[in-house]
Amino acid sequence: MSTHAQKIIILDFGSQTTQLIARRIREQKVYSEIHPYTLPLAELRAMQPTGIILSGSPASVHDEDAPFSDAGIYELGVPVLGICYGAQLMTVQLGGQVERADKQEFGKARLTVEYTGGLFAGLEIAPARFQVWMSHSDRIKEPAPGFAVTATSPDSPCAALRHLEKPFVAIQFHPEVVHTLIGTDVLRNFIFGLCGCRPEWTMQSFIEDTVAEIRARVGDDQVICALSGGVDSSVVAALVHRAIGDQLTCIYVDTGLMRTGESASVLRFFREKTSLQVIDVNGTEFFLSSLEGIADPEEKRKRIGYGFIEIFEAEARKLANVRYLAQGTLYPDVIESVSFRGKAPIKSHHNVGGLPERMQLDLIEPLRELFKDEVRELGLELGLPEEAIYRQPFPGPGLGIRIMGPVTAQRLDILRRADAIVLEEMKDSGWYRKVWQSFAVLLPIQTVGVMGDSRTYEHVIALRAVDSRDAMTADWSQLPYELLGRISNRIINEVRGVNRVVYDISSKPPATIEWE
Ligand SMILES: Nc1ncnc2c1ncn2[C@@H]1O[C@H](COP(=O)(O)OP(=O)(O)OP(=O)(O)O)[C@@H](O)[C@H]1O
Ligand SMILES: O=c1[nH]c(=O)c2[nH+]cn([C@@H]3O[C@H](COP(=O)(O)O)[C@@H](O)[C@H]3O)c2[nH]1
Ligand SMILES: NC(=O)CC[C@H](N)C(=O)O
Ligand SMILES: [Mg+2]
Repeated sequence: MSTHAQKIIILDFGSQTTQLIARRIREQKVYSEIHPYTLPLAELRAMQPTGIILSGSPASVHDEDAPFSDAGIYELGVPVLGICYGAQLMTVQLGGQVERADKQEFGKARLTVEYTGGLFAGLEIAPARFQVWMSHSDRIKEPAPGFAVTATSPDSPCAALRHLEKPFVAIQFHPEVVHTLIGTDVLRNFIFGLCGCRPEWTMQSFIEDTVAEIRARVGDDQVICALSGGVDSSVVAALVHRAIGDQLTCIYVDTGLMRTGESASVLRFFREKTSLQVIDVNGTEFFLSSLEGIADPEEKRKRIGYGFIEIFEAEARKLANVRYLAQGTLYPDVIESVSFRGKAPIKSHHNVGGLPERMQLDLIEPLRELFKDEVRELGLELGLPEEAIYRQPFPGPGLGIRIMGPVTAQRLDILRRADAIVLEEMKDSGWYRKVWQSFAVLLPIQTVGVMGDSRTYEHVIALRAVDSRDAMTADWSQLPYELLGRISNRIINEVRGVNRVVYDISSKPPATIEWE
């Protein structure tokens, strides 16, 4: 379906760093997409990949249910790079042997390169030693027929391999992580050297390709776009509008879980500053009644996700010929929501894992492969104003997943007031744009305090502020004490029902950014 002229397809076997491979490649201006290793061969062929990468995996090729991709990929006439598990898989599929290593390698290792062409072209001086990053307990014992060893490490005699006639290469180390100092060179040698890609993928070409793709797919049908006022959906709306103009209608839902003044300001912005057609739906009662008494985070997420779709489908029926729903789904939304081979998903993002199984509308999700910083770049390229681009992310389930325990109108009111203070102080102090997100969370407990010489027994607000590049990992922000003090002071004084404020100093992992 994709029309990107040249592309590297990454087959994902469940490695934690798969997404980094894609972004390292896109940083080299070559388009790259990740697909599950189960992608049928016919679909892979139809995508006309310029190169294929097999990712790492927590699995071993010797596991009873080891994830194996179709061995037909080696018949496509396309270069293939195996990374870690991918290298072991390629070895086994093509007739070599993999064994459990005596010594595992985790972390830094010295790589001795014995061949200066292929993946190691341009690295000069052979044999040369380089720092790479390893994470494995199996190793390649016997290369598959036709392969030669191109590098070794103290514990991996076959740390890199190349096929002598075909464009197949395999490496035991991870070129996608920053600790592999030659990682970028190795990936560049694969995509430019072996695959013959040209560095032509830019945000401008992404826009052109995506616009053409949407136009071809939609034809004369109508599209609705779920528009929240956030960065992702604003960019999607702008892209789809560029493709099909008036065939697009945007729908903003006030879930009743929005922040103070949010709905009014979002609607004002789109109606006054853009030529998008925006319908607004008040779903407050609908969502609050469906959440009544619900405390389980996944249950809340699912109910909100289904609620959104119910509303979109009802609105679609009121308009004629609507076949598609466009959404601002990004890669991190997808990765957390899907389960890898039976493991429970981390959490169901309302727009992915929280979708009902049977949907009447087909999805248009042009940002599904991208990360937030890439989307921001895209938004600037599309001419969206900075105030829309540099907004902090706000999750679709909104304050619903920042109130621990059941959501009630009274708790929403407390959280809204606290959140407004956080936002105001972050903006006034110039910290709003320095952090990834900053917000208040309402805890389901009460604590004892003393106000005006009287005992109080009231709610606790937790502050959360994190630094992140793509929401996949995050660290708590080192906000100045003075700012924290001011926020705490104002919340306790101004928000009735709160007598204590705490600051969350957990990173992701092991915590997540949102509390539910
Ligand atoms: N209140 C809403 N009304 C309509 N659509 C919504 C609403 N909230 C979320 N969505 C849809 O769900 C998608 C995912 O939400 P998400 O919060 O990840 O993205 P966003 O709101 O567009 O951007 P940001 O991450 O900056 O908040 C949105 O892109 C949008 O399509
Ligand atoms: O639109 C959304 N729908 C959701 O269901 C959802 N859950 C989390 N988030 C946002 O995703 C990023 C990562 O959040 P977590 O570390 O909590 O998983 C953070 O930026 C969160 O705000 C969501 N966004
Ligand atoms: N990081 C990986 O891909 C590891 C592959 C395999 N699980 C091993 O331990 O060798
Ligand atoms: Mg949002």
